[in-house]
Amino acid sequence: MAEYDYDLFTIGAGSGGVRASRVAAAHGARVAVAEEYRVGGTCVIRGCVPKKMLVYGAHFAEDLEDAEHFGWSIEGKSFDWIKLRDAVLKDVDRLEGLYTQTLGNHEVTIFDERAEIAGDHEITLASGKKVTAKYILVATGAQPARLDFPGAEHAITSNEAFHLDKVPEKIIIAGGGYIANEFAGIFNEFGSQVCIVNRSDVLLRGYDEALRDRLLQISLMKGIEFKFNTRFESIEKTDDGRFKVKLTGCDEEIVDQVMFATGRLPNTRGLGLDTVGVELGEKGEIKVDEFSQTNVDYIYAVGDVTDRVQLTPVAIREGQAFADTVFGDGEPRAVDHSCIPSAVFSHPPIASVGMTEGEARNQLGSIKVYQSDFRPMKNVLAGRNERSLFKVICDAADDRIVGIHMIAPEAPEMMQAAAIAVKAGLTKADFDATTAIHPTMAEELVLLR
Ligand SMILES: Cc1cc2nc3c(=O)[nH]c(=O)nc-3n(C[C@H](O)[C@H](O)[C@H](O)COP(=O)(O)OP(=O)(O)OC[C@H]3O[C@@H](n4cnc5c(N)ncnc54)[C@H](O)[C@@H]3O)c2cc1C
Ligand SMILES: NC(=O)c1ccc[n+]([C@@H]2O[C@H](COP(=O)([O-])OP(=O)(O)OC[C@H]3O[C@@H](n4cnc5c(N)ncnc54)[C@H](O)[C@@H]3O)[C@@H](O)[C@H]2O)c1
Repeated sequence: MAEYDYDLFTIGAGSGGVRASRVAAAHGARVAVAEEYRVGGTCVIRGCVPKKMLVYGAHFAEDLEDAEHFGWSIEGKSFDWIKLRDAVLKDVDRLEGLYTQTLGNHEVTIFDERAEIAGDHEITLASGKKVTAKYILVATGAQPARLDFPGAEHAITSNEAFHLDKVPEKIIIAGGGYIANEFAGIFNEFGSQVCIVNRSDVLLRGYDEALRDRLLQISLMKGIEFKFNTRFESIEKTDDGRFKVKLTGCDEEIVDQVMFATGRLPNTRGLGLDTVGVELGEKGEIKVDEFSQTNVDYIYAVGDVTDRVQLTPVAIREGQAFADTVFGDGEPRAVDHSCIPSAVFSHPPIASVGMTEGEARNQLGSIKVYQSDFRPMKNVLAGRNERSLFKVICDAADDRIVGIHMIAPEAPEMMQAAAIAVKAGLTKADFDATTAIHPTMAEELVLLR
């Protein structure tokens, strides 16, 4: 008889948990995973994937306008939100099925219910069933942070945004980060009057200032409104089902929706972590070492619940490294969290890797900044006054490229390839030695002088 029911019990079947579970099983471990909502987790069910589909759907608003400048007449164009919403939700169902199938193919046992740690090596499921495991992986992700003020319960979060019955005529989005800027773009393209309300005057903290400023200018041009340095006082429901919003120092607004996009908090509450003494940080995140191991030697944690970098590819890498370390060839594997490329799927999108100009100046002292500020060819013919901006930051000491930042149509697609060069430590001379592909936007990267 085995000492434990399972070699590994994973709590949470999201990006990190699914990867860890199936890789551990492929290494020969007996694995079970519990999921309280839907297999696939945030990214697949109510994050990256359905969000990107809405971004595609939204962008047609501009494409259809631009098409007329390229000779196309499109009579009677109209947009059907319910049709798009349901198509997206249907594809999410399909993906959930694929993730479930992958786990099944690897003989991972799935419990479709909440799990909590009950004691040493012991897990209790919502049904009351108790199981034991040699190792426990906490991969419970994070949830939207909600602000606290009178009437805050009327606000939705990104979780609900995918299920709306209609596009709001007027929406206030709280926050100035990823989700606020992405959903402002989506709703604006669908015809909503969008207002971003931020407690400071900084959007997308951590991104290069010139790009953030460019996105703000373009967003304003597209009709997105911004209210900076203000806070919510209250939200009241009106008789006609709309919302009266009071903000400090601003006139009252009547809107159809208020959406919080004010960060995501690690899902550690009520997990029983205190019963076994797992150490948490200030935001409730699980503290782990470079191998994702907690202070309790048989408990590991990966992904958003550790609040290292809240991105899907990072959660996946952490899950993979954990499974290889604990169930693989005995070689410990740590995830390199440096130089992670990222993108904001705003309209237009931003993509970035490495140091911003400010960070490079502070850390390296002497740097060279190359910049290309151009109007993409397609925008010129379309009469769209939207300029793109590329920045390449070099260490003046050795010519190494330490950062690339872009705001441009398809910037995330271009960045994935450019990030390889930055990660590999290539120099400006290496870029210069590469022949351009003409005519493209990406050629700007090798033509900077
Ligand atoms: C709107 C939105 C857009 C995003 N867009 C992007 C993007 O474009 N690119 C990108 O890289 N990242 C994006 N992200 C972030 C990305 O979704 C997360 O970083 C990623 O999903 C984290 O994976 P995870 O495995 O840590 O957690 P999750 O994927 O959140 O999985 C955790 C799972 O655990 C389950 N769970 C929690 N507690 C329990 C319990 N006690 N018992 C059983 N199950 C439990 C949850 O139901 C959930 O399914 C986005 C996030 C949001 C919200
Ligand atoms: N394209 C992508 O990769 C992508 C897209 C969406 C989300 N994500 C991930 O999900 C995470 C969560 O997204 P997000 O946009 O909610 O977070 P965020 O950290 O990007 O932005 C949060 C915003 O809310 C504001 N805020 C925080 N606390 C507040 C408070 N108490 N009162 C008022 N404002 C407050 C912040 O100033 C900030 O502007 C991101 O950090 C990111 O890691 C990634």
